[in-house]
Amino acid sequence: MSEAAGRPAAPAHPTAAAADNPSGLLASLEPHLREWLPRQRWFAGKGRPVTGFTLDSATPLLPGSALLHLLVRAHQPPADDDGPGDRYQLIIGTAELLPQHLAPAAIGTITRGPLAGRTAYEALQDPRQASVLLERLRIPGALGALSFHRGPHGEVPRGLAPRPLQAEQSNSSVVYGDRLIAKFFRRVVAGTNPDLELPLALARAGCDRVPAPVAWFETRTGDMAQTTTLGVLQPFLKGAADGWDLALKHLTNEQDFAGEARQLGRATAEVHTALARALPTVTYSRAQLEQLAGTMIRRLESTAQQVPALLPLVPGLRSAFTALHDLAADGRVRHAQRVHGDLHLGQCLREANGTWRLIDFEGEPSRPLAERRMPHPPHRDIAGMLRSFDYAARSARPWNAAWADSCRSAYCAGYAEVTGDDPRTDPVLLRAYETDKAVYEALYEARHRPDWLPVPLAALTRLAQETPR
Ligand SMILES: Nc1ncnc2c1ncn2[C@@H]1O[C@H](COP(=O)(O)OP(=O)(O)O)[C@@H](O)[C@H]1O
Ligand SMILES: O=P(O)(O)O[C@H]1O[C@H](CO)[C@@H](O[C@H]2O[C@H](CO)[C@@H](O)[C@H](O)[C@H]2O)[C@H](O)[C@H]1O
Repeated sequence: MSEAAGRPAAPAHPTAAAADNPSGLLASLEPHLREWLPRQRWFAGKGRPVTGFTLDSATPLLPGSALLHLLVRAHQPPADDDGPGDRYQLIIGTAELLPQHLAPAAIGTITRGPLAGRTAYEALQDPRQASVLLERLRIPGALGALSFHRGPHGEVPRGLAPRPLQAEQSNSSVVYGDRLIAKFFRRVVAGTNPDLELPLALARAGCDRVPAPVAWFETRTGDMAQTTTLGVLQPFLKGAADGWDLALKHLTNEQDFAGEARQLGRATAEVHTALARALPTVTYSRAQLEQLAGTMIRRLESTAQQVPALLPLVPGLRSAFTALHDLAADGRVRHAQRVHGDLHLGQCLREANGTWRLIDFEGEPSRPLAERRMPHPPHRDIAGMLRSFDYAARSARPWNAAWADSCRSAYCAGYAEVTGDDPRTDPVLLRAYETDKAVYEALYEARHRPDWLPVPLAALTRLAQETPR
């Protein structure tokens, strides 16, 4: 017998042992997760307690390291009584002694199993652990339930210093060396995320208004027969100003923003034109317009049940959608195409040279993926931006209606300069999309930022009083 064969095997890292027994691991984390998960901004099931979890997959991200990738389903009856519960991506580190600077990232101390005594924490907040993820994204290949991919655009240099973004987000992002930014989707739905699909299609079409994905990773576990996107790495636009911050700065200084709004209109139009070239478009039939109106009416009614302040506005708002339904008879041909789906000032970044770029093509995160991937008339995104100028103007004191009006009209004019098609020439369609967006915002704010609810409510009050043309 050789010396090596007789030597006892080195003990596996306790995290690796825990990954060998995933259910035991989840059971030991469960009490902490129940309390921690609902506190996260990206948690989608706000207002309903989490009663338990099911583990879909557990993957150690580095052999022998204390870094685990988990996909878990959170159960929240009664809403998901007959469903599987929302699925979340968690990237968890464990440490015997959590350093002071990571205290806010703590999830809880594990009390049983091979990790007993260690503290579980949110690993994206830990630069050492976030570096492991970059290294994984650098090298394509399979790892447990995960697979890592590289695209044809851009490089992934080694050893870039990670910095987690502290912004209030629907997902979680880490900036690497001010060169790349990785977004980790939190609520994971089966299928390709449009935030990978559309930027890849745009890059292939040669449109540089959107940062091209450099690498991404996916899974195919549990009931997710389809390839499911978990994260995307793209170039970081260093020094770029966020459109929302910039708009607020202009408002505070009583500065006109119409010039920027016009450029934003041009940028949106270029992206729409490229998307229409790169991906299939359809002609919206009369039946589809009627169906769209029906969907918007149902959304209004269900939102009013959840946001009672909307109830008195329902009849007026419904008129925007019945007008859309009746519009179907006007015989005008309307095209539908893939769109951004949740366009607002915060999704627009202005580089130092004045070029506007668009990010975050995920669509409205609470809508089902199949719905988010459906083609729409471009008016949908345009309406999103018009709402955003109104949001900015209403969050400034005093409310600056003239500022919003000049931005809204400059934006549409900029759009028309590129496409030759002014969105204002289809006012019923535009009003319906704007109303639908404001209804979505009312629910979003009620769930996530109740203090902001008056902003969409004020717009809905105005929209409810507008007479359909
Ligand atoms: N390519 C990028 N370059 C610079 N900053 C970016 C880039 N992508 C995202 N960001 C910053 O990260 C924030 C969150 O990104 P976003 O894609 O909107 O995430 P989420 O889906 O979580 O809302 C943005 O508001 C922006 O400030
Ligand atoms: O950027 P996300 O994908 O997380 O989008 C969600 O959050 C947005 C707020 O951060 C929300 O946007 C709403 O508020 C903005 C101001 O903060 C405003 O500019 C937008 O017009 C308004 O819709 C977005 O709706 C939501 O999906």
